[in-house]
Amino acid sequence: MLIRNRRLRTGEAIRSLVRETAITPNDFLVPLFVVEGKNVKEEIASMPNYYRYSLDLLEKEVKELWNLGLKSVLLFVKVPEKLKDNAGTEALNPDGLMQRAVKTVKNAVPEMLVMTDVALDPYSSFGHDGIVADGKILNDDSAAVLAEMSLSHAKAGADFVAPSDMMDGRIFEMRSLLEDEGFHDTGIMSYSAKFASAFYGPFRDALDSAPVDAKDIPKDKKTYQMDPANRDEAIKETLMDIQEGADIVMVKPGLCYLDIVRDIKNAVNVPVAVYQVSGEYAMIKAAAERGWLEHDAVVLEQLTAIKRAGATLIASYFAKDAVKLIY
Ligand SMILES: NCC(=O)CCC(=O)O
Ligand SMILES: [Mg+2]
Repeated sequence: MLIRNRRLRTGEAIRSLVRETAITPNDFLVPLFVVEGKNVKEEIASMPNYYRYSLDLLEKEVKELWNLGLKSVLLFVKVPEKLKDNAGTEALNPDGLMQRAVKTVKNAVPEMLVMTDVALDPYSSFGHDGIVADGKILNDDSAAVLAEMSLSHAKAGADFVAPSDMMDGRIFEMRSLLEDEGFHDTGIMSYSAKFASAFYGPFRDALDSAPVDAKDIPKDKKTYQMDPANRDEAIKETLMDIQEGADIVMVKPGLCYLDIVRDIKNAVNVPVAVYQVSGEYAMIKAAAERGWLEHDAVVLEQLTAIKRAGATLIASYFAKDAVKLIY
């Protein structure tokens, strides 16, 4: 035998020397959940060790992230029930929770990159990402509100807006409005290939944003999010968003869609984000709690696999755990 592959695996020094993929703090975008109130740090029931923060504690949290080398956050807000409607009215409030959260982060750590979630579901009395009428989600009317929402976030100081809604043409609407209003440097990270996944359950608990069960309200998001069975369509969606002005594209969820991540990585020349979603987080936490999986090893293995598949950056609830494990 002349070729012995195991020579490159004989010890940690040689293994690390020839390792093809490394995860670093630069890879992460940290999702943060924000609530109204003071001194609130609420654990999310289906996401052990993950919290919703009021603005005062958000400030503390982002300082801690920065000190760990985590330089980018993605903000989500839990909107009080009484402010929800079918038009996204509160989403455009210049003094709304998201707009204040952006300012809070920028005040606490000015260099922190702030991305904001753009979709109506946290603001929707029906739990949908767009406006509902006659049992349907209105595409163009929703895209118009989402563009206004992006502008509002940009005015509050967001560096990037991150539309997670999957309406057609919304990147064009957003980019056009941002350009018209002079926000040339506000970036767009598009959730370009977002699948109608069953792995979002814990997130909907976190924000209380699941579709409501009522007459004439679509019970799921399958008319706008993608069919998990489709690969070619993911490429089409992604290429269209790039043409419409997306700076960063995204595949979501992560683990079940790594084949799509690799295809997209090979097809595009913009950064590819991957969202390791709440259900992926919850599965690891639950199995580790029972002693069925080794938490830290599984976390690092999954994150490494996501990066190996082609992710330029990873939105992950494990970001803090991961950077502590790497160093
Ligand atoms: N726009 C964000 C989601 O839809 C869900 C994310 C998650 O499940 O972590
Ligand atoms: Mg699309």
